[in-house]
Amino acid sequence: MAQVIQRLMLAQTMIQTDNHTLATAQARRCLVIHNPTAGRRRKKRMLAVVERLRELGCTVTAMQTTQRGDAEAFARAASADDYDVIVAAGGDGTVNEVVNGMVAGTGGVALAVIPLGTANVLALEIGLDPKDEERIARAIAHGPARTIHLGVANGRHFVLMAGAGLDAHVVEGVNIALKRATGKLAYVVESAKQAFGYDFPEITVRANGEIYEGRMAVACKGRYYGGPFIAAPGASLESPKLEVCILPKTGVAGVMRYGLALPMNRLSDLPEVMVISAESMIIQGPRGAPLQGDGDIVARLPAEISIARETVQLIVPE
Ligand SMILES: Nc1ncnc2c1ncn2[C@@H]1O[C@H](COP(=O)(O)OP(=O)(O)OP(=O)(O)O)[C@@H](O)[C@H]1O
Repeated sequence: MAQVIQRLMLAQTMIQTDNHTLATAQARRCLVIHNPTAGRRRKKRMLAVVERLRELGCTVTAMQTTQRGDAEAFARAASADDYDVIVAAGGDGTVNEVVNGMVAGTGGVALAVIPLGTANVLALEIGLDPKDEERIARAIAHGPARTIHLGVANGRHFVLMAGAGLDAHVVEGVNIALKRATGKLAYVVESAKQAFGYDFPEITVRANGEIYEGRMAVACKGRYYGGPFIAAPGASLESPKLEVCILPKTGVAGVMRYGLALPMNRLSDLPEVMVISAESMIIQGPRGAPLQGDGDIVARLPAEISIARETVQLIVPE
């Protein structure tokens, strides 16, 4: 860890003093792990960023996934002897895989992102516009590193959030073809479908010696949820705490209420919504019900969720 910070700081100093020296001598060695199925197949954007990284003096090795699990395996095998930065080129699910590979690997490598997904919540958290190729490349090449804390749910790490209840069922049920064709609209369609068929079983959160009851619970590491929508205003990637949103309402009325409050950034202001801060918790509900982490199903209930021992160095824009 100290080694990676030192190396990144050195690169940082070099750029402030002498751009040319950084481009030739202190350029970051990047492993780009690309999920070609993420988002609406934005390969052009990925290639443009890679080209710019090379112009900025970085060495770039690109690997493409062919199936779920590849990104994790590639990241696990990446050593600090060969790379300074692993760049997750995909959506938040790809970032999640890369991070799980990094924490299982030898360490000493930082994380960066080329956001190509549907929601790109991590990019939003660090103020990176997915369309701004120049800024993405500059961040990867020269950006500072921040230490971020991860969550872990039943042994699986997550960067942004882990949720149980309707949202996990929506993630599990969303039509992938529709998601590729329409992006976020597919989640709206699936939420509407689920609102009529889902029976909203009770979800309990045991944390800080208390038991909280609701119908949906989301343990947030980041502030944003599903897009540029703030669900947990007090959450921070850099904080070793989880902010847990517990939503009690059921049925179509509840889904509409929360579905309207979220884009207005008013979710946590609703009187019945509880937001608690915790380092660890147990989320219970129907045994085997899905738990989504960073937008993919990562575990089943009951879920033990806590702040992970491991941290990650995340490259952010200057
Ligand atoms: N080559 C591949 N073929 C099929 N699935 C893949 C491949 N590579 C990665 N995956 C899986 O694709 C899933 C979705 O990826 P990702 O989340 O990055 O994109 P997205 O769903 O379009 O974006 P977002 O999370 O922003 O909605 C992840 O679960 C990942 O494990």
